[in-house]
Formats: sequence, C-alpha cells, structure tokens
Amino acid sequence: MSLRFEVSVRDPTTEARRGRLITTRSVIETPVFMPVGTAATVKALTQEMLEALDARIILANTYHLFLRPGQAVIRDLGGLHRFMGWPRSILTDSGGYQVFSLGELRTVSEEGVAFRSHLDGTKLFLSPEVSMEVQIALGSDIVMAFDECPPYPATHDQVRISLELTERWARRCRAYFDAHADRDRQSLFGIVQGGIHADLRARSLEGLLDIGFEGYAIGGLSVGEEKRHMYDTTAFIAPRLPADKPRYLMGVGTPADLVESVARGVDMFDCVMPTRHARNGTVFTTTGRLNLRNARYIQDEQPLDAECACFVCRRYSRAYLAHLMRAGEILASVLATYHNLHHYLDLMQRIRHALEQGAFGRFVTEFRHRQLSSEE
Ligand SMILES: CNc1nc2c(CC[C@H]3O[C@@H](OC)[C@H](OC)[C@@H]3O)c3nc(N)[nH]c(=O)c3cc2[nH]1
Repeated sequence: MSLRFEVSVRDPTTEARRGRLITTRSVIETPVFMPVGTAATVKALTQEMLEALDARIILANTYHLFLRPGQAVIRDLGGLHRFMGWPRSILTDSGGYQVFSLGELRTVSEEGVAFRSHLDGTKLFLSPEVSMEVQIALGSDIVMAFDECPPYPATHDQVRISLELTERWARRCRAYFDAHADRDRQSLFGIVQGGIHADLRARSLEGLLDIGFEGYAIGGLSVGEEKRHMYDTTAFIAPRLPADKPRYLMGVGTPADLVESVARGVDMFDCVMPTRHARNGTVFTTTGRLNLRNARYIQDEQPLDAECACFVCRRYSRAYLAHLMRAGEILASVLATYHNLHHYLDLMQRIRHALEQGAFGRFVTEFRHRQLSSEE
C-alpha cells in the first residue's frame, strides 16, 4: 500500500482530526499546509530552506511542467524528486484548474481540453489520460484526478453538468492510473465538485465513492465565492468524506481559513497566498498582515513579528525588508517568503498541538478573538 493515513485524535467539540499521512518518502503530520511549488520550485526558496521549515510535502503542477520542460525530460532525468533535489513528498495538481485559469482559447470536449500554451501559443491537449501520464512520469506521490473546476458564479444546471463530466473523467483517471502507475509509491485522489450546492456536492461524492480513491479533495471552492459559502460547503461535505482517508481542501487559504476549515474536518491545504503575497511585499504576523511597501515601515526597526522565532525575525528589521522591497532586491522575496511560510507552518503546528492536548476548541475561540481585535 503506497499511502497510509492514521487518525490519532478526533476533536470532541469540532470535526477536526489529528493524523499522520505516510508516503514512501516522508511522514506528514496532519492537519498540514503544503507550500505551492508550481514549476518545480517554491518560488524564492531553496529546497534546503524548505527542509529548515520542516515542510514534509510540497505541490507541483501538471499544467506548468507539461508545458515546460515536459514530463519526458523530467522522467528521463529520474523523476521530479531527483530533478529538483527534493527527497520528501510531492503532490501534483492535475492541470484542469490551470487550463481554465491560464490556458488561452480552450475548448472542452468529452475527450478533454484543447488549449494554447500561455507561454508560446502552441496548441496542446490535456485529458484524463494525458494528465495521469504526466503525473505518473513525474513520479509524484499524490496524483490528483483531472477535473473541471466550474467557474463561479454558475447556475445549478451548469454545475451539475460539470460535475457529471468530472465524474466520467475521474473514472478514466482511475482506469489509466491503475494500469500504468507504480501503485506501491503513487496514490490517486478524487476531487469532489458541486459548487456551493449541497445536493450537487452529495451527488459528486456519491460518484467518486463508487470509483474509490486513496484520498478525497474538495475542489471548486476559493474561486470567488463569499467566505460563508466556502465555510458552509466545507462544513457540509468534509464530514461526509470517508473518515479513514485524507481530506484535502484545494487552494485554501488565509490563516483564518485554515483554522475554520480544520474545525470543519479538513486535513490538507495548499494556497499560493503566503508565497505570492511575500513577493508583493505583504507579510503575515500574529497581529495581522503588514504591507512592507507602506512608508510607516521605512524606519521601523522592529522584527516583522515579535512573536515569530524564524531566522528572518531574529535578524532583520521591518525597515530593512521595506528597503529591499522598494529597491526590488531579490533578497526581499527570499526573506518575506521564508517568514510567511514559517508563519503558516507554525500555525499548523500549533493547531496539531492543540488537537493533541484536547484544547482545539479553546484554540479556535482564542484565534477568532485575536482575529476580531486585529481587524478593529
Ligand atoms: C486558489 N483557489 C483554488 N485553487 C484551486 C485549484 C488549484 C490549486 C493549484 O493551482 C496552483 O496555484 C494557483 C497550484 O498548483 C501547484 C495549486 O495546487 C483546484 N485544482 C483542481 N484540480 N480542481 C479544483 O477544483 C481547484 C479549485 C481551486 N481553488
């Protein structure tokens, strides 16, 4: 069996679980935040820094690596882990979402999606089989099914038609994966769709359970819907996913989203926010976000966050980071990204610790209280 998932604590007051996901490459303590490393790099950080952060699993993306350098290049160089010097776990997203958010002139058919590369305009085609072939060739530990993430907003009928296509594609992914993957090392996750409609979410899940997957993702959220819709949909579907399998909420989110979604039963998260915001000059702190491009930090010699133990906060000041940001220095992205990921991974560690202590209910209450006071 390539993937083991064990739940050690079920929180008595929420749907939260403390668990452990074991691949052939690393032990992943859950709930877990997975840094996004789209094109085989978590932008601005070295793999050594990711290990210093104790990241156990990172993301890479089928769409980006399919376009450049192509899965054959990476496969012939020994696979993605060897290619990027990352011996721990890798989850690859299937490319469906990117085709819709990055691809140009795309046409969807039963067979798959024809589109033009956003890099050089060449005509390309992604299908369940091609997406599986790419992810298998990359050697990723957790492979995501090729799905369609419906746009938001969308009518109930549009969402239903889309989830039915995603289900037919999921069946094709399962068949190709089972015939071609190294199932001792790789596992396949299904992606539940259905928009913000509970009846369609239940319908999508029913179809995926009939096929059977090693883990289940909640797709189709964090696509512009109101926060309450994201939380309500997660609260409905997460506890309905198999209790003995990992539950992954795709593309989420802010620190508050992580706390609220863990409380609703989610085990795994990915989001570009900590890394993308860092490159734009926004850093996360226990008292909220700072935009280092704001003039108020030019002579502020405090650390980014007085409560943060990361090497950036121990050594460098807000003034220095503000200078680097204004000067467009590469080091600005490196230091801000390291700090933001430390902030996210430290939050997950505190969540896991609270779950172990049976104190997660109190943790959520205190987090919400601090959240409110920092928003005033
Ligand atoms: C942000 N909100 C959001 N992201 C989403 C992603 C991409 C995340 C992936 O996109 C890349 O970052 C932009 C990353 O790729 C490494 C990440 O894994 C999704 N992927 C699939 N296959 N299906 C979905 O329904 C879906 C929904 C999302 N909602």
